[in-house]
Amino acid sequence: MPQTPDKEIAATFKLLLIGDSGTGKSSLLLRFTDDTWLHPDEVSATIGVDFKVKVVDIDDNKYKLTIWDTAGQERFRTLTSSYYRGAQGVILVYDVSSRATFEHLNLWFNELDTYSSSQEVIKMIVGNKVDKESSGSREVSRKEGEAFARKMGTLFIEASAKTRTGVKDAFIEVVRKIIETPSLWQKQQSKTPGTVHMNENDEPQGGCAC
Ligand SMILES: Nc1nc2c(ncn2[C@@H]2O[C@H](COP(=O)(O)OP(=O)(O)OP(=O)(O)O)[C@@H](O)[C@H]2O)c(=O)[nH]1
Repeated sequence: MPQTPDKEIAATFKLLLIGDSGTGKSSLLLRFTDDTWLHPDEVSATIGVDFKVKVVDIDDNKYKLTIWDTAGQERFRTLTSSYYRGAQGVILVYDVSSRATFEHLNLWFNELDTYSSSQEVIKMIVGNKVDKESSGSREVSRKEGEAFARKMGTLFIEASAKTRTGVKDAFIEVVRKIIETPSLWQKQQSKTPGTVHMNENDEPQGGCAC
């Protein structure tokens, strides 16, 4: 696919995926960027951090997203503060079929409070693997997820990387909220009108920054 020239990009945003290991962060990212679903045998734990770049169209403007996918496993987490630096949006993922991953969201919020550079950063809680409801594996109800998100003052959606449910909506809703909060990103405007460059990590394609 031809690359979008930077002059057509209205702004560039950094998004971050955090949450327990195995909740489906990498799977959500792959579904959103490539509309791909890997067989569970092909999936491996993230080591350090991966990222992908995607350009999205919202209200006739193009926005470039660099989406960082962090390791859920403590032993694979390094340079944590650098993941958070400059992020305008953070997606906190739990697995609706695992109550423990929902309860651990408090720990992820603590980490976010510790490392995030902005109080205004847009937060979205995603209850992933909602497809598992049909096999009776749900452990966290939608109501509980919604109530927790309300308490924390964040956006909320249930999703399934496997079936696509809610995946695009989750990312696009975060980006819309960032767009509605210009103080989060307008100071990063470059000298060239119509473009925004990130302060750091202005990576062209995606890859591993472990
Ligand atoms: N049924 C179902 N399984 C999923 C879904 N999303 C991910 N999985 C499975 O859950 C497992 C973990 O998925 P990952 O995407 O590697 O999870 P992760 O959060 O990135 O894990 P870490 O990299 O260790 O932090 C894999 O076996 C996936 O196939 C989903 O929506 N539905």
